[in-house]
Amino acid sequence: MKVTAIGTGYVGLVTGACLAEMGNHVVCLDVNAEKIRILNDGEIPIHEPGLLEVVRRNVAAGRLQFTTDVDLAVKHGTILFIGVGTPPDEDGSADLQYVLAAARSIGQRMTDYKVIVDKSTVPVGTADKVRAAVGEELAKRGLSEMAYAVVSNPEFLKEGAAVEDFMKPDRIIVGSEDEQATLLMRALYAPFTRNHDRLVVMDLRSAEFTKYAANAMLATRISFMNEMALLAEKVGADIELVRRGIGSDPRIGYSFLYAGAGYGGSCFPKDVKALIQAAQGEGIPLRVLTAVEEANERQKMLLVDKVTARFGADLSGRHFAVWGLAFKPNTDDMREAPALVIVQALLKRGATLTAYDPVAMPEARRLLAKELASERLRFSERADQALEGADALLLVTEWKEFKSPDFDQIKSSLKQPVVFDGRNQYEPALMKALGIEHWGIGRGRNDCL
Ligand SMILES: NC(=O)C1=CN([C@@H]2O[C@H](COP(=O)(O)OP(=O)(O)OC[C@H]3O[C@@H](n4cnc5c(N)ncnc54)[C@H](O)[C@@H]3O)[C@@H](O)[C@H]2O)C=CC1
Ligand SMILES: O=C(O)[C@H]1O[C@H](OP(=O)(O)OP(=O)(O)OC[C@H]2O[C@@H](n3ccc(=O)[nH]c3=O)[C@H](O)[C@@H]2O)[C@H](O)[C@@H](O)[C@@H]1O
Repeated sequence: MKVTAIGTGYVGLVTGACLAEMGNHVVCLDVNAEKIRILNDGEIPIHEPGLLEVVRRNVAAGRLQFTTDVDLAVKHGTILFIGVGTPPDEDGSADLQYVLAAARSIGQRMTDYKVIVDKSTVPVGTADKVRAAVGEELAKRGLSEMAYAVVSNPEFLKEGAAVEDFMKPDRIIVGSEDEQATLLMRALYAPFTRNHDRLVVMDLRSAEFTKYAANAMLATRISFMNEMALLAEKVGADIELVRRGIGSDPRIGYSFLYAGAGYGGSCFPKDVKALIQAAQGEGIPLRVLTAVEEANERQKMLLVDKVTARFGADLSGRHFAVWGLAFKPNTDDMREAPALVIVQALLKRGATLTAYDPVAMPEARRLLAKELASERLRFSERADQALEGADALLLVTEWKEFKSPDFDQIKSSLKQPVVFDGRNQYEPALMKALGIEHWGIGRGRNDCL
């Protein structure tokens, strides 16, 4: 099939590349000429495991191309995916300007039947707005009778596992009220659902809602566990054991129950806010979700609170090593990363820092330029070098290379062996046996503030 992906971010690029992998002919369009230049140079603008290989293979096979040429892109696809950003507006609601601009650019150019697919995360009712925007542009061209369908097909991939998630989806949601479009979407996704029947077709509004409800539920699990971890510290329970204890109940399950330094990323914070805001507009205050957000804001400061509980409120003269900056492992994405809050809060309290992240440092350099210029924050090219002369180590992102570090080296490099383990990577009993003072999240009374 002929497919166009509008937007070459995490979602658009992965969608385009993975659809090409199944034999479709795909054109990826972006307004950002620099991204298209990088892609046409045979590289990818983001860090995403396995993506570069898929992109190169399909470009070489002539099934995948990248362009800034809107005419070419709109003409090419029968199915056009809109995968542009939907960042939060000032009040937290989703800003639809990029989605609607993409819709208009389609309406300004299309000359035959198109299936226009909202893949971006968009509030309920957006499909109607997209349909209206396309219709208005067609009307301006005297083409009001031209047929087209608008479909909602929210994306559930996780950064760091995007290719795998796209290729082996748990489910595919298709919101469609147009028979021909539904047929085309089923055919497009057939290679991805061959071994199961998890393509769920529903009305447009339910599909749009499903995406927000899914992210809201996942964020709720995390904040719930983070609050349980706070309590576990007070009552002397270990949240890791509790996690295993409750996860074995199939009604609860093991996923997304890890207490930590708070959730970040481009989606949970933004989508939770947008859902609260949308509900507010309908006169339905979402009390649970409001608390989820508050709990997360508090959680991002927890490691800092533990550091000040240990070293005092004034951290002048103290130096710390920070391992991990990305909002989660296997990505260079720093959007809403808890590390940003932690780094800034420690610097504000007078500390100096040396930070290390396996892939996110270029992005962190951009976002923390002011802090770097102050020379109180430095980056280290290696994890072990970051430890030299620090008063303690803070683990913020659980990259694999931090899972089994050389604890002897940690002990000898730090001024005193103190580890603030923001992702519960190390067993308290082992740390004790090694003579390392370990501050985890909810691992019993030792973690109390
Ligand atoms: N990042 C993720 O893991 C996931 C994101 N989503 C949703 O997907 C959407 C996109 O997210 P990301 O890929 O992370 O965004 P992103 O910010 O990485 O990429 C968006 C791209 O769209 C381009 N763009 C903007 N307007 C355009 C236009 N009119 N024509 C062509 N290109 C245009 C931008 O230049 C940018 O390259 C958002 O709504 C997000 O909530 C959904 C699931 C997962
Ligand atoms: O809508 C989106 O953009 C995506 O948002 C999340 O994916 P992502 O943000 O890439 O990453 P997650 O793995 O969900 O992690 C989000 C945050 O939650 C934190 N987290 C996750 C799991 C957990 O048990 N505990 C926890 O603190 C992570 O450290 C990270 O900061 C969802 O998992 C995807 O299904 C969804 O498509």
